[in-house]
Amino acid sequence: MFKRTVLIDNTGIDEFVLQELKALTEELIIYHDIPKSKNEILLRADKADAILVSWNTNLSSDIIEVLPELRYIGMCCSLYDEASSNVDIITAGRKNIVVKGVRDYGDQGVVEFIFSELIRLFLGLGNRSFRSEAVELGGIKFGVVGMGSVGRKVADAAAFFNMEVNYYSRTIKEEIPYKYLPLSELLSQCDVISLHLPRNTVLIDEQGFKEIGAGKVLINTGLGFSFERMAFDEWIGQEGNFAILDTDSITTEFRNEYRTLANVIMNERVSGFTRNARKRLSQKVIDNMRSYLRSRC
Ligand SMILES: NC(=O)C1=CN([C@@H]2O[C@H](COP(=O)(O)OP(=O)(O)OC[C@H]3O[C@@H](n4cnc5c(N)ncnc54)[C@H](OP(=O)(O)O)[C@@H]3O)[C@@H](O)[C@H]2O)C=CC1
Ligand SMILES: O=C(O)C(=O)CO
Repeated sequence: MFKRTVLIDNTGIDEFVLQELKALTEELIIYHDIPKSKNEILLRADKADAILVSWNTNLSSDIIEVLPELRYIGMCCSLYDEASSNVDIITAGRKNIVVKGVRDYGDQGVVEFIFSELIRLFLGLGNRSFRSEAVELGGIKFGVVGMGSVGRKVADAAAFFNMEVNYYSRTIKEEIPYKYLPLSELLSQCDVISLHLPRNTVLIDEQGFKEIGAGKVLINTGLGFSFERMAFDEWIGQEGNFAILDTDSITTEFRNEYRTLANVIMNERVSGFTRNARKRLSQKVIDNMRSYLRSRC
């Protein structure tokens, strides 16, 4: 059993598994907002042996170093690798703190967001239109960059709409029924390019935007941009280009800058963070805690 478990920010999981959580820990402290400073994180985490954290709060090395009781960090978000994590995995490992994350919980909302916006754009149903006349998605070339959990579901949805689906990923995947293209070919050939990469994976630079060219749609729903910001600014300024961006990819500063531009479509909330996703997330977070406690028996 844990001694003090702290839900350090808006993890989104509490109400679904409250009873189960209480059974795993002597004391449970729940916060619902994002701590504004390192000091606030430290105050909240005081004497915790277990911390649950969303993707919004950085548990950096200097924080982990000064929490002597800490032995478990449950990430209430994706954990891909050290480089893309908001928890310093290396410091945690050095201090024998176990870090567990979850996968495949928020994908469906992302798929629904992307296709609701794409359909509106292509059919010209809102205040913007991809072409001067309505066009169907069928036959349009769709490129997925990052064929992981979200990328696969987005690809399948595109195929459902009879789009011509291609993908680029770090590895070619035998089980994927879509055509693999090297990145530069995918960028130049596809009309719609959808980025589904881990946080901090920036693959599209100035040259990449040149390859994309004009009259295209770029989608980013991952954590942070998978493209270089300055190169994007120039590309989106060109006639006929559109971007569809989820909240978890943009900063407030970016939103303010692009608020009035009709060709930048921005979600007002994180698309994958639905009630259904929070339920799936809650179960996975609890399963991770249980498996950690079992392993220590
Ligand atoms: N907006 C939202 O609500 C949500 C957003 N997300 C975000 O979406 C993104 C994708 O999540 P998810 O699909 O679960 O992640 P996965 O880890 O399942 O997939 C990521 C994919 O990216 C590929 N990849 C990683 N690095 C590179 C690289 N350098 N070059 C090419 N391909 C690379 C990997 O390829 P390979 O398999 O070949 O190694 C992998 O297939 C993340 O940023 C995640 O945080 C997730 C859920 C909800
Ligand atoms: O958990 C994740 O990876 C997310 O991107 C949540 O939006």
